[in-house]
Amino acid sequence: MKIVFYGAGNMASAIFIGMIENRVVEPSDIYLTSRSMQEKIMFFKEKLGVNVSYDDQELLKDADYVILASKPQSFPAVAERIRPYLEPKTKVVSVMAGTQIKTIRRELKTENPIARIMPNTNAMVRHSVNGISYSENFTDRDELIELMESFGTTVTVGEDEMHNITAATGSGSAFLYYIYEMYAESLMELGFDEEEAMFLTRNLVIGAGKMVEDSELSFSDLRKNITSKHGTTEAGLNALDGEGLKKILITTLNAAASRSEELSQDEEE
Ligand SMILES: NC(=O)C1=CN([C@@H]2O[C@H](COP(=O)(O)OP(=O)(O)OC[C@H]3O[C@@H](n4cnc5c(N)ncnc54)[C@H](OP(=O)(O)O)[C@@H]3O)[C@@H](O)[C@H]2O)C=CC1
Ligand SMILES: O=C(O)[C@@H]1CCC=N1
Repeated sequence: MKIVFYGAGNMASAIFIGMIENRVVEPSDIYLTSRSMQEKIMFFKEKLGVNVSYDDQELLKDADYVILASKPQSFPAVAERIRPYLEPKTKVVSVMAGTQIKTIRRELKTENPIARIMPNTNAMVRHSVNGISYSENFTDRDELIELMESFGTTVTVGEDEMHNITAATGSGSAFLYYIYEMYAESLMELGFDEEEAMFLTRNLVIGAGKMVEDSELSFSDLRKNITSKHGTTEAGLNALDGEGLKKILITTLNAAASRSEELSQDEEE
């Protein structure tokens, strides 16, 4: 198997590290290139034993998959590198938020099968939720799903649903991290020093995550188990509701999904 990543940043590295650690590919199956950060990808070569090259012809020769893992704004430059050497057998897989299959097809001037995936950086710990949608001619889907399930779970969606998946799970863990960050800062307002606030929040989050993983209970039941009638939790939850937490989250998710739609506006439409 030959899998070539154009882009070796946060998302790409979470994917290839996830794949390698879960032994669905050998390090020698992975080929990396970037724009200019040679030091960074040489680190992966030394640490993981993957291949690194800036020679597009060599990279794309006999490739099974090419993974488009740059920012959407860098895609025209990436497409220029790939276009001359893309072979008919190579399946194209994009992780770019917003960029449509038809845009990828046009920029690469190719009829090759194309899939879009929307993973998240939890791929590194095998817990990515991967949205996936395919071009009609992407018929050999099982192999790609197997590769992706090495670093998470996969949900097949229509391409128009990608905006919501991008908001919900692509960006989703950043929203949760931000809440943890604000929680720690609020503990400091309460009087804990920074070290204590980080320690308490970190362990709270790890413990809550393990409860979610191990318990059969719903979020709501887990919460109710902590909430005594007229107790401290109830007082806190009432305050949280009063501030409109759900409304804040809906606004957050809508903003992310709308940005994905904006990114998908094809210049040629
Ligand atoms: N981060 C996340 O949680 C998620 C990101 N995504 C998507 O993944 C994509 C990448 O995001 P992220 O990893 O965070 O971004 P990063 O900035 O961390 O990585 C971008 C990578 O693209 C490379 N690149 C840029 N231009 C070129 C080029 N012309 N040829 C080859 N490589 C190039 C960069 O190289 P260099 O370092 O040399 O500039 C870098 O390795 C985005 O499209 C994003 O929408 C999707 C889901 C989640
Ligand atoms: O912020 C972004 O645009 C990308 C897509 C989902 C997560 N990160």
